[in-house]
Amino acid sequence: MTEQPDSGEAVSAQTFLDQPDHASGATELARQLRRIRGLVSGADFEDLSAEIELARELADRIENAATPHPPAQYDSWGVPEHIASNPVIGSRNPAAPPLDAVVFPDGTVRADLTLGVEFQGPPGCVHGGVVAMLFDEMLGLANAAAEHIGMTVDLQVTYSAPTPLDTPLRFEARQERVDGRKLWCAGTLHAGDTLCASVRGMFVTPRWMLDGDQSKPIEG
Ligand SMILES: CCCCCCCCCC(=O)SCCNC(=O)CCNC(=O)[C@H](O)C(C)(C)COP(=O)(O)OP(=O)(O)OC[C@H]1O[C@@H](n2cnc3c(N)ncnc32)[C@H](O)[C@@H]1OP(=O)(O)O
Repeated sequence: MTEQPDSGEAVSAQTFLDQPDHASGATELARQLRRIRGLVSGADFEDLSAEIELARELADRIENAATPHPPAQYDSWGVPEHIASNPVIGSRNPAAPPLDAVVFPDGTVRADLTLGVEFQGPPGCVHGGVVAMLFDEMLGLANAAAEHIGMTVDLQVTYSAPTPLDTPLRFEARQERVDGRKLWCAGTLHAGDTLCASVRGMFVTPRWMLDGDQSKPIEG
């Protein structure tokens, strides 16, 4: 449970997606790979030849142990194996920050996170494309919270101030309007009191989803 400090009153929030650690250890493996990701992209080293050998052996071992799950086999939104691979929220995707969202009773979805050097665009700042990607996911989660999901057809990001690395960030999003299959959402990104970026997005529930697929589980 999380408190919503900006509201002036304590409002409890629920964790949006429950992603328990995978029994295989894949979630913990992703955590360790994220540590490596940040270190390799943001540090200098004298000689990594021994570590390269170790990494190559690790990659070979994982490849041998893996039963691949080709993209064509994913056909449901929001089921655990679908969420796990997501590049923004996927607990088993080492490329994901990962963004961990909560939802408030009014439908606002919020995520607090800090992005490291592996997300750098301008020196010391978060890459604008990363901001857009996180916004897209936040708006998608706001749609899921409103139990009316769709695919992005338009995403307009306004960058108002540089988004700093290694600084607590707050993303907020909510669904604002629905007209049939068309959904509109908005969101903001703050670093402390500074508005770094805002977003407006339009989503469309695909025709094929109305044929029953939307009933497939979206956790939250
Ligand atoms: C818990 C897990 C949460 C996961 C969250 C995931 C968030 C991530 C979201 C994404 O990244 S989605 C990936 C990026 N988006 C896409 O790949 C979408 C590509 N577009 C499509 O596949 C189709 O356009 C789409 C399936 C969305 C809609 O096709 P349809 O054939 O079902 O709808 P149609 O083309 O008839 O359009 C429906 C209405 O939307 C309108 N529309 C469509 N695209 C528009 C657009 N770009 N701008 C404005 N209006 C648009 C269209 O004019 C029409 O309006 P009317 O009903 O009034 O005639």
